[in-house]
Amino acid sequence: MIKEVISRDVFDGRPDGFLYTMRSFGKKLGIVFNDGLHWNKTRRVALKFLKGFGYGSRQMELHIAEECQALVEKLKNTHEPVLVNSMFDISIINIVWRFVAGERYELDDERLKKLCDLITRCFRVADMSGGVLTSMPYLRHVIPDLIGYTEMKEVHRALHQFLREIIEKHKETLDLKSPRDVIDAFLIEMHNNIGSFYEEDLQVVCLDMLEAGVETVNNTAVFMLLYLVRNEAIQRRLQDEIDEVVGENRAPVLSDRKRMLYTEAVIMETLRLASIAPVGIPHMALADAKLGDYVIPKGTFILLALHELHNGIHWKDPEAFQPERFLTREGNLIQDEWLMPFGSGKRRCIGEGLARSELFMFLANIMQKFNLKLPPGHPMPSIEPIDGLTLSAKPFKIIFEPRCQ
Ligand code: HEM
Repeated sequence: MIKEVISRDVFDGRPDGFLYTMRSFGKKLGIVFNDGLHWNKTRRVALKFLKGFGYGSRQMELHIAEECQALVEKLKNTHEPVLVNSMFDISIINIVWRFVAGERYELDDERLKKLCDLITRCFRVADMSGGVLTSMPYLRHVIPDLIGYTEMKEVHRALHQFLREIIEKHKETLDLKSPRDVIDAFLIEMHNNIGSFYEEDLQVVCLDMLEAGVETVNNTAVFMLLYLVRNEAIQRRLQDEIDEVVGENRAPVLSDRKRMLYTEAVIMETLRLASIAPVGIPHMALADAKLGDYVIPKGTFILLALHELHNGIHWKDPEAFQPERFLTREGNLIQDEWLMPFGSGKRRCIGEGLARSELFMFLANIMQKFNLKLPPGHPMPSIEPIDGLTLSAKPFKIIFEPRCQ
């Protein structure tokens, strides 16, 4: 049924409840929570511009590699246990933001850190069903703090302020003949083709890239560290593969992936077990439609049970972290159709390629240089997630012990 929902146009809508539209000026704008012709056009044009600036190409790999190097350097110079839960946030923003806004921030940039904390908070106070704010939006006038309204409003006020400043800076220095990034490209499109997009559209596309692109990859990467710190044998096997394919004298590159199938299997197993988008992003029926034996009335929200799909009856010992389940006896990768962490069909995640590349490069670079250890006396961190728009790991610390190769 999940496959049927994501492959039929009639289920390609997105809900327009209060929670989903309060981040976009009360309207359906941008990519994630938009639908119909406007969604189609925004998604298509945003992807065209992203690709125009190197998204999905060698340029993207260079940005990822640069961020990995900065992260590894930072870890080398850190001699205490590291609280890892938002460890990748700024590196991930930097990678996306090179395309969108042409900017890079230092890994200890205070404003960016605050912004990332805001995004994390906003992902914790709500869930994808839309919560009370969508079913009873009037309660925001009665108990705004209790139902997360105050927090959501504050977070989005700060995020929009940040984006407005960036867009204003772009407008001041715009050269219509030579766009520098996606924001420039949208501004030029708006100038040449009046009415095609408005500044609100651009602001929500930028917000989509920040919100959909950062928490998702960060939380998955953090779960990956969590599973590895709990399992030294898997760390050793990863390091054996890295040592054999990459060695110690150069950094891993994306083209190593095809010879590092155990590393790929660790990433797939992380995506399965963590399932950080437990119900995907809600779809909505655009007309009355039949689904199996059910009649789904127009306007019904549909949540995809991805966590259940990834952790249910199909899998042997689903609660165990076993990368081997994705490898044949000969060591080749098994593509299992029950694993679809990025969705599929017309609404599939636009960041899948980027996310998979980031996860590979973070993992390979970190494991090439460090052993992951728990600080003495610290209990084994729990794999039990914190609920929210995406699932995240409970706070835990790791010692990144430099490897003697
Ligand atoms: C591990 C990381 C990620 C996971 C697990 C993930 C998962 C998903 C899922 C399940 C969907 C919904 C598919 C559907 O509605 O059927 C989605 C949509 C989306 N994702 Fe991701 N995502 C990740 C990373 C990213 C990144 C890095 C970006 C951007 C740079 C991104 C941008 C988007 C956007 C814009 C959509 C909305 C697409 C649409 O509605 O047309 N995601 N993602």
